Amino acid sequence: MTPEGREKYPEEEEALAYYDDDDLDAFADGDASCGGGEGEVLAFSDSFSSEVKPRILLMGLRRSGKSSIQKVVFHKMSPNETLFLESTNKICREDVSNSSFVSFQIWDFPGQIDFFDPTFDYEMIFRGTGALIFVIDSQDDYVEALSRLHLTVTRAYKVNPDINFEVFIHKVDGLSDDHKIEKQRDIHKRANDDLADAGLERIHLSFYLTSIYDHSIFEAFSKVVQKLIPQLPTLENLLNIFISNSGIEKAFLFDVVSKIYIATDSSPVDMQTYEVCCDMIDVVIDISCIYGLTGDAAGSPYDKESMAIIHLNNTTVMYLKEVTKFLALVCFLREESFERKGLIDYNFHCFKKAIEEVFDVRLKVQKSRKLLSQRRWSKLTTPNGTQAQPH
Ligand SMILES: Nc1nc2c(ncn2[C@@H]2O[C@H](COP(=O)(O)OP(=O)(O)OP(=O)(O)O)[C@@H](O)[C@H]2O)c(=O)[nH]1
Repeated sequence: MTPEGREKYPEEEEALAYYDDDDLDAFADGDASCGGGEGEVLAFSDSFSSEVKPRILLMGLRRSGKSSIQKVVFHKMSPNETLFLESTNKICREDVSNSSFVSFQIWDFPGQIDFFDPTFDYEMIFRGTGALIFVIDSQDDYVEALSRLHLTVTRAYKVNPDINFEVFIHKVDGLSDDHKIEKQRDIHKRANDDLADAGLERIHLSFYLTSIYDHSIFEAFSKVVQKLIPQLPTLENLLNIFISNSGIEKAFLFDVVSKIYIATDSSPVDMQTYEVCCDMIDVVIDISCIYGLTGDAAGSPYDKESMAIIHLNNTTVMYLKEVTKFLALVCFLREESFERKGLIDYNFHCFKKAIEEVFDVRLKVQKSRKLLSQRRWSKLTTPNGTQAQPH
């Protein structure tokens, strides 16, 4: 596994098999790709529209923090290092394939997109988009950002009404709690008023207060990604059944590499609990790197044997166990419930089996979708191998 965990999966390789070489280069080993010249970059080949992975777009004004978010969440960059990031002047695409559940492309856009530029094929881009994250710098005057948000959302909605519109009110680390709430209320009101004035109240915007200097950015990304997992209700049900049978108070299913939680039970999530879970994953991976690796190059700090139990000093126990190659279950429970560890282990075994089945079904669905889109794509290809213009 690479440090970012973007190992190429067999199904991913298959999924890429029908792209032309240039497109393949863009995705090779999950490398981020920022295309060549401006015109070239903005005029994409429409072959991307046949991609089966959902696309997440990161948009917003210059210096709002888009690239920093991507680097901190998916590249483990430390927040302070983002001070040295250069401005993005081309669209950067990255394939994130940590697991079958966390599998999407992120497109980081330069600050100023000109929707009237004929080389910017925004229809093609929005058509294959699952989520559009619009980043607003809360430490700056946000009047311009709000009008940009309105323009972007209305354009995108016209092309694809199924996009999830997610607004990150970003860089809130510099604000007091009262100030944060006040900003969120004001931005929420103005953005929705603009939509109402345009007769577009049906467009739903979700708002998140985020910062790369704490876990809020991971939590917000978790929620964005969860909405793109069609099996989410099943995963949540399985977690509910598991915790109620085992006397567990809270459980998260984590993507270990990104520390995005892809599902949790139906009880509310509080930020502190989420942060402690992230810390526990870090501790497990760090200790495993120091003491757990066999010296064999193929060894991974996270494998089938990975598990940890931490007794906190408030009679709470934390329990982490490997579910799949990239997923971990992290739970909170009382000391007295932990005395029935045998029962918890047995229930965990059943839970893990069920997750594997959901995973298999997801793979099958992805494969058949891919076959379908391959067929659709080959229909668009003329007999001499050139591509017909998609309608
Ligand atoms: N205080 C604070 N600063 C942040 C945060 N996120 C990003 N920044 C800073 O904001 C500045 C701009 O970040 P970038 O990630 O380059 O912004 P961008 O939106 O990608 O900028 P363009 O590429 O020009 O569109 C950098 O100096 C970051 O360190 C945050 O959560 N809090």
